[in-house]
Order: sequence, then C-alpha cells, then structure tokens
Amino acid sequence: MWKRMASLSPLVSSSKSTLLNQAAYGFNIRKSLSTGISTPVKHGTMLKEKTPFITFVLGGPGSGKGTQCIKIAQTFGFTHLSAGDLLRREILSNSEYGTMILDTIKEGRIVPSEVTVKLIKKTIESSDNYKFLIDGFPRSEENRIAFEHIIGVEPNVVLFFDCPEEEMVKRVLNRNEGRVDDNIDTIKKRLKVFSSLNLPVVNYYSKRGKLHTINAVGTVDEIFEQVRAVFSVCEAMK
Ligand SMILES: Nc1ncnc2c1ncn2[C@@H]1O[C@H](COP(=O)(O)OP(=O)(O)OP(=O)(O)O)[C@@H](O)[C@H]1O
Ligand SMILES: Nc1ccn([C@@H]2O[C@H](COP(=O)(O)O)[C@@H](O)[C@H]2O)c(=O)n1
Ligand SMILES: [Mg+2]
Repeated sequence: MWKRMASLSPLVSSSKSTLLNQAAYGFNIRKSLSTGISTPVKHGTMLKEKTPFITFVLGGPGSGKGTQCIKIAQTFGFTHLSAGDLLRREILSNSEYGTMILDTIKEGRIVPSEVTVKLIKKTIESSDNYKFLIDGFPRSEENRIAFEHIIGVEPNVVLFFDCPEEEMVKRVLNRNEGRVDDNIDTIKKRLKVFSSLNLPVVNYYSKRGKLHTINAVGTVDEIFEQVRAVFSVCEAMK
C-alpha cells in the first residue's frame, strides 16, 4: 500500500500526468489501482534464492481475471501483477511512454512488449515473494516471446478464464471504475484483439499441457472453487 500511494504522488506535482491520469481513469483512480499488486513490494533477494513460480492469467476483457487474482493472491500467497494496472500506473508516473500507452489502451490495442515486460521485470525483481500471478499477460505471441527472452523463464501454470462474449460485454459495461476502455466501442476492439492475438497464446499453452481452462460463468465463489482445485494440486508451491 505504501508503494502504491508513493507511486501516485507525481500526480500532485505534474499537470501532464494529471491530465493523462484523468483521461485514463475518470474520477476513480484509487479504486482502479486496487486490483494492482496485492502484496507489499520490498527490495529482496528471494528470486536469487528460490526459483520463481509463475502463473499467467488469461481471458477476455471482463472475464473476471482481476477478481479471481485477488482471491488467489489472498488464499495462496501469490503476488498479483496486473499488466493493465502496471501500464495504467506508468501513465500516472509521467513516463515518456505515458501518452503512447494511453492512446493504445483507448484503442484496445497491445502496448509494445518491451515496455510491458520491463514493467513486469521491475516488479518481480523488487519483490521478496517468489510466487507471481501475472494477470492479463501475455496478450500476444510477441508478449510471450519477449517475456521468455527478457525474464528467461516459462510459466509453471496458465489459467484461462473462458467466458462468452455477451457476458464479458455485460460485465465490462457494468464495471463502473472509470476506465477509459470500458465503453462499447473499445470493448468491440478489445474482443477482436482477444480473438486474433490472445487466443493463439491460449492455444500455445494448451499444446504444451500448461493450460487450465476455467468456466468463467457463475458466481465469483463458484469460479474460485475451480481455481482452488488447480492450485491445491500444485505441490511445488508448498
Ligand atoms: N463471476 C462474476 N459474475 C459477475 N460479475 C463478475 C464476476 N467476476 C467478476 N465480475 C465483475 O465483472 C467486472 C469485470 O471483472 P474483472 O475486472 O475481474 O475482469 P478482468 O478479466 O480483469 O477484465 P479486464 O481484462 O478488462 O481487466 C467487474 O466489475 C467484476 O466485479
Ligand atoms: N499485456 C498487456 C496487458 C494490457 N495491455 C493494455 O492494457 C489494456 C487493459 O488491460 P487489462 O488487463 O487491464 O484489461 C489492454 O486492453 C491493452 O490495451 C497491453 O497492451 N498488454
Ligand atoms: Mg483486469
């Protein structure tokens, strides 16, 4: 929490980042960020001592990735990194990439992998945890390959929240967090990107036997029971 509030402080002093931030979030900045990194981040050496346990969390817009990640992190002690939240935070931080990221998110397109992977790497390196849930990543084959090259590891588990388009659209339009991409035009674009760029990644991990498909229709608790079953059998995490 300390780190999260600290990262918001440039908002107060920079009119550029304030404008970008307002454009990205509307009036609900802190609420949107609440699905960000759920474990306090400290400088640590855990990664050097213990092999990281990486879970990629995939699914279309509004399929419930963030909602379930919060529960997984609480129940199984993961650090939750949402790629989308890292990018939105980058917009707030007066980064040289802020405008580009905002425009890309508004259009529902994918930010260049190097930018996203560097943000993920920085967060992993600054954590003393070794179990990471990487939510909304990889969104494309380019994302996946960049992660393998830059981070140098493959995921242990890949979750895929499988949800009908109609349900995803309904959830996103009801989300009410002031996100700049929660409107029908951007959702349509995001759904196209999901089919053309995200699904090949889902298929890739399916072929490699790493994919766990979760039926994302039902109550949050019903869906979490399916997720729990996946992690309960992961002896390596204990
Ligand atoms: N099982 C569920 N039933 C009904 N609503 C849900 C369910 N799970 C999540 N939601 C709601 O749907 C909306 C989208 O959920 P969430 O933000 O977790 O999706 P997401 O996959 O992270 O989406 P995005 O990719 O756009 O970030 C939220 O308002 C959330 O409260
Ligand atoms: N790997 C990623 C993840 C996200 N984006 C961009 O952020 C938008 C919002 O992502 P959510 O996971 O919070 O829905 C997404 O539509 C992309 O524009 C990305 O580029 N790469
Ligand atoms: Mg999300």
